[in-house]
Amino acid sequence: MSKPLTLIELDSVDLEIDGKQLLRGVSLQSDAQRIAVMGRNGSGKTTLARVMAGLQVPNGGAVRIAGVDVARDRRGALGAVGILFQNPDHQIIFPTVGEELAFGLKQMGLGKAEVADRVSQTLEGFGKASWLDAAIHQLSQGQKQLVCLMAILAMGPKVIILDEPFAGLDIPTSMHLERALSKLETALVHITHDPQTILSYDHAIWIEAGKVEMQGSAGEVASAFEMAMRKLGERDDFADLSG
Ligand SMILES: Nc1ncnc2c1ncn2[C@@H]1O[C@H](COP(=O)(O)OP(=O)(O)OP(=O)(O)O)[C@@H](O)[C@H]1O
Repeated sequence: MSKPLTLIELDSVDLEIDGKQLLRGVSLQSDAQRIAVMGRNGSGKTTLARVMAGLQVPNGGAVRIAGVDVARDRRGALGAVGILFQNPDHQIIFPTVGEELAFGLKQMGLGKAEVADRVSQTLEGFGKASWLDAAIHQLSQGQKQLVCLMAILAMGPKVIILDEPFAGLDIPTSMHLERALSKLETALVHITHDPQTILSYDHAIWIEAGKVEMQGSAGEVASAFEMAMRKLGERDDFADLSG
């Protein structure tokens, strides 16, 4: 019998850009449904997220999401992993909601009819069928973030990476988005500075200067991270800023 696929597999991932070592030997093997990635500013969280999504090819090591080598198999990666960034304006490229949702599906090589079906099913799933021809520039930031999430979900990924998507949203909008995400059966990898938001997660990883400082249960990692950050914060010194 063949071995079941591990959902997220990072094996000694190294990344160097312009002589700067951004990731060093990062490994993670997990089937967890909710994974947190914590770390201070400039520690390499977004870089790691981009590598996991296949947007950045590592110099060493391997990344497989649901068995797909995301750096080499770009079409396969679209159906395996999606990434939601902090600013939806950096993600959206089309003028209407329908076109934005259709784009990734076309990239996956789906035919016209299937693209149209998946777009309408996704919109209906969120009670937003009326948004099909809506102009994206007229939507609020929270609504744009929902468009980005729907565009990812339409592709049916096994893993969604959240790179601080709540940072620009007000409290009610964050709560709406959080509710939408909490209902998903898709595995989530959530990058956050806030240890309190991830206490119920299955696994956490703490990145420091591009390396794994600690990983394990969310409660243990969150409290060690918070304690270390408070210690650093109590120092009246900007000289030690990472990055
Ligand atoms: N394309 C790039 N070329 C060179 N350096 C980069 C590149 N992308 C990121 N860096 C550097 O890599 C380091 C890690 O950046 P990254 O954005 O991954 O950190 P982060 O943990 O997500 O930070 P923050 O919490 O502030 O968003 C920083 O020093 C950054 O300047």
